[in-house]
Amino acid sequence: METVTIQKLSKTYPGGKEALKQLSLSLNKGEVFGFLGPNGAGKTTTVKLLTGVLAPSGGSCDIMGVNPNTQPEKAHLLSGIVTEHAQMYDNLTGMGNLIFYAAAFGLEQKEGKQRGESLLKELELTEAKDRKLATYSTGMRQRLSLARALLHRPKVLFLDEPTSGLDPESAQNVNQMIHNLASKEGITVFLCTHQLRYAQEICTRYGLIEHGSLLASGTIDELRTQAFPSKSLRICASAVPEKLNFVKRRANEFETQIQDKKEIPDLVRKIVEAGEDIYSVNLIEPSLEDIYFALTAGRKEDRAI
Ligand SMILES: Nc1ncnc2c1ncn2[C@@H]1O[C@H](COP(=O)(O)OP(=O)(O)OP(=O)(O)O)[C@@H](O)[C@H]1O
Repeated sequence: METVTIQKLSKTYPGGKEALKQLSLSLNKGEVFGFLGPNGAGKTTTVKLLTGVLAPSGGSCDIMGVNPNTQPEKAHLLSGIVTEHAQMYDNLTGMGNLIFYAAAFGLEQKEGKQRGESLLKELELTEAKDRKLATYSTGMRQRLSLARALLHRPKVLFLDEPTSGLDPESAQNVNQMIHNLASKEGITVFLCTHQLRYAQEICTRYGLIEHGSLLASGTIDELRTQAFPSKSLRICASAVPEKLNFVKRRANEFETQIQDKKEIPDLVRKIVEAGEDIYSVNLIEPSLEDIYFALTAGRKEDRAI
């Protein structure tokens, strides 16, 4: 089921900057969609259009059939948002902030308090709940902001660099929570990030954006095939017959390029039949970071032609 639909969405800011050029995308229920791109690519602009903060210059978008531009209140009830610099009330406690925002979302006081307590626990903020926000670290603020975004049980969660101020342990904790929200509760997550390693841990699909246009989208395997049509196979063995065209990397380590993993058994058989011993066989999978740089570099070469 589609929860977010974007069709030929464009945004030109006053002054003429074309931040988004005919972007088309759709997200399904329970997906964690990683929206990746360099600074200024148009990620935040997309989130602002999807949350009704900005009006599009062309095209359209909707959250479960609701247009955030024409029905912002309805769209806000369906979505939660965490931005890099979340603004909340420094003079209120963590819990006080959540109670305030719960009321703003229309939750009754008792329900808001209960929901706040349980989110604070999940985000490991219970001990700090009665402290004023002014005393919170960046990471604690970021986690409280996530709790605020989840108060009204949104169907779609927009996260703009949610782990940017977090130490590795807190980032892991937030990532685990995002993963659970999507896989167990069916929330659709639209995650804008530069942190490709974290993205690879939790995203189920990706979109790569540059200069306001979508370069590529798909699962990591689809993007891998697009960026690297052949794969590197590394075999550690006593030796490899010359006719198999492996390149020797170091003592007992040989590498070749294959198109498909189905080629592996035949290669292994031929090495064994030649009387050699095999110690290990590894298909080298490029990481999301490798894929990202390969696709963005490919794009730069296209432009240079
Ligand atoms: N209010 C504005 N007026 C004019 N230009 C803007 C405005 N907001 C953003 N831009 C420009 O639009 C482009 C896209 O910006 P956007 O903030 O969407 O990028 P981003 O991908 O989120 O970048 P980052 O990763 O740095 O947050 C940039 O060139 C930016 O300078």
